[in-house]
Amino acid sequence: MAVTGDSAVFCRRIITNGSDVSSKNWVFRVSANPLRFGFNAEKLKGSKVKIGVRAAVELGVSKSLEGSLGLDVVIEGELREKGFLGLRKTKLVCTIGPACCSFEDLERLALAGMNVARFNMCHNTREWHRDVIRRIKRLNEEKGFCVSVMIDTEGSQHVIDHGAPSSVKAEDGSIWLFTTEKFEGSRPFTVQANYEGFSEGIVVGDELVIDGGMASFEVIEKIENGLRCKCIDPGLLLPRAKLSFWRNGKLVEKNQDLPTLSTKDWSDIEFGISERVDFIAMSFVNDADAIKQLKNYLSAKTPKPIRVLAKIESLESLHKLEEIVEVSDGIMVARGDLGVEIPLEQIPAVQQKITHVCRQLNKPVIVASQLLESMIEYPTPTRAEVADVSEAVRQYADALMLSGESAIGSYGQKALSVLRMTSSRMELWSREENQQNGLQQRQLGQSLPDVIAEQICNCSVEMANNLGVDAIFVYTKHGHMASLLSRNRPCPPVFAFTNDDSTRMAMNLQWGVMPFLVDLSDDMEANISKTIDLMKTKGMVKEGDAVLVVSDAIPSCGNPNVFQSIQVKTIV
Ligand SMILES: Nc1ncnc2c1ncn2[C@@H]1O[C@H](COP(=O)(O)OP(=O)(O)O)[C@@H](O)[C@H]1O
Ligand SMILES: C=C(OP(=O)(O)O)C(=O)O
Ligand SMILES: [K+]
Ligand SMILES: [Mg+2]
Repeated sequence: MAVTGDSAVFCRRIITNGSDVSSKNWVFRVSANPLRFGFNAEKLKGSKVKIGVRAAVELGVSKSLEGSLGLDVVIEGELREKGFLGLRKTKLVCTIGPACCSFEDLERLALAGMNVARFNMCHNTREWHRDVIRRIKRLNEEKGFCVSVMIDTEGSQHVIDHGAPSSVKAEDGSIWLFTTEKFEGSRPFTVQANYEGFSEGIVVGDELVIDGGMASFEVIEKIENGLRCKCIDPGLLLPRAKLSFWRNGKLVEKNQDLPTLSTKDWSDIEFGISERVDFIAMSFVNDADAIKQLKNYLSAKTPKPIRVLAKIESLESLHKLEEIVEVSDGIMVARGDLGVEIPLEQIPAVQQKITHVCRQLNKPVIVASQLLESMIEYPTPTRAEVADVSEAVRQYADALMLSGESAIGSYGQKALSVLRMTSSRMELWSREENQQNGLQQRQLGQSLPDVIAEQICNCSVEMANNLGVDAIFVYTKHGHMASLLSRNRPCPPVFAFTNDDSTRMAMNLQWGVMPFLVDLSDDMEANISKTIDLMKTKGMVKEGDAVLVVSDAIPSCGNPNVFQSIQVKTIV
């Protein structure tokens, strides 16, 4: 039974994994055309059936819907081993690079708790990214992990390069030429800027700062194609360094003329769509329009929702923080480039502000860059790094990210363990200190149903904390109810049941939410008893466990009533 597509996937497993498919007509959705097949399971048992890529993904969902909970194997294992309160709430993102890209490396990261794999499109070839993304998908499919895939756009950046393969030292008082002239190789005391007009608007006396403080220069003369500068703060110039200009202690903003999405970014986005990634993180977002543009494009282009994250890494984006957060599906505090545009000592306060705004506006937030930088080279972190990670967890960031530590470092897996242990420890401490309820929630909803959903979630968390239940169960189509619960940072974990695979993958970035992929019907009571039975059979809940169940379902049978409820159930 060959369907379209060139990738071979075998559906033998769905037939032999114990599910009864004999009486079903399976619908394989290929692009917009549903193809309906009826087949006899007995006849097919053990035979290899070739189907297309898209059909395979749909089939992956169908497979999970039959008698399975579609919960990540690592979370399942932790639940059995450590119980409900032992589940880590803070999510972990790893940048994938040459040091961790084999199937075995990726499996080790998944086992060590990676929730999201990030692909930085600045580096390496598209073929490399394609192969490694497919490895992650295969890992999920074959080994029962649930690792989401994020691509991170290159964006348009102002960079300079001295042309030498490694770093070059700039001595105090030395005179350097920064030029847009193109030449091969390197010339002494000469640095190439990658864009015309880099010196436009710059005046003699301005300060040119490399990589947020690696070295600084004073502009002493404007010349054709560039600037002559004197080093006033000696240091290192790395290949492809970033630069910023300062006047009277203030940044001279020069990013506005660059497009947020370059031609290369658009083709990377096409690539992301075709590889069915879960998240696209957009670099150097300056306002809400860029995010809206991409979201509109994606919703017209692909039926599978892809979540769009805005990276906050420019001064401009800080001025427009709220409008950006409102239209995005999540935020990354990209401290690397942010540190080029604002003084480093301001970063901790800015991080705190961004995480706060994201929580208020109910958007997941990732704290990124240099969390465990020293572990690129050393097998143990500095105490200061552990303190930085702990602070992000204390602020209730949804997720923490590794960059070079996993992409090129020798101790990526160990770095991930440090994130895992540190976040678990800090979460426990926060719980013991009873700091959970610190935040006064701003009302988000405009319509009555939205306000009701929000109130139900706020009250549910308060009840769950007060009653000391073991877990909160929520049934959610797009993940909205789950996010409203997560926003309240409850003590018990939120088990979020959805029948939408893209929702499940998106919930991987949400604090304290454990995503499940299950078959859901319009009968909410049946959904609840079915999932509880299934979890009991699998030993994930047991007699005496107490769960608080939140449901919000709009019956599709023409009944306009919204059925919402909070129930507390003791497993019998
Ligand atoms: N896909 C990749 N292929 C090769 N090297 C990579 C890849 N992704 C990341 N790296 C390396 O890891 C380093 C840290 O990653 P990241 O912080 O994402 O990038 P950047 O340093 O460009 O901001 C990069 O500087 C680069 O050397
Ligand atoms: C995460 C960041 O972006 P990138 O690694 O793509 O520069 C950052 O600047 O901190
Ligand atoms: K990037
Ligand atoms: Mg950046």
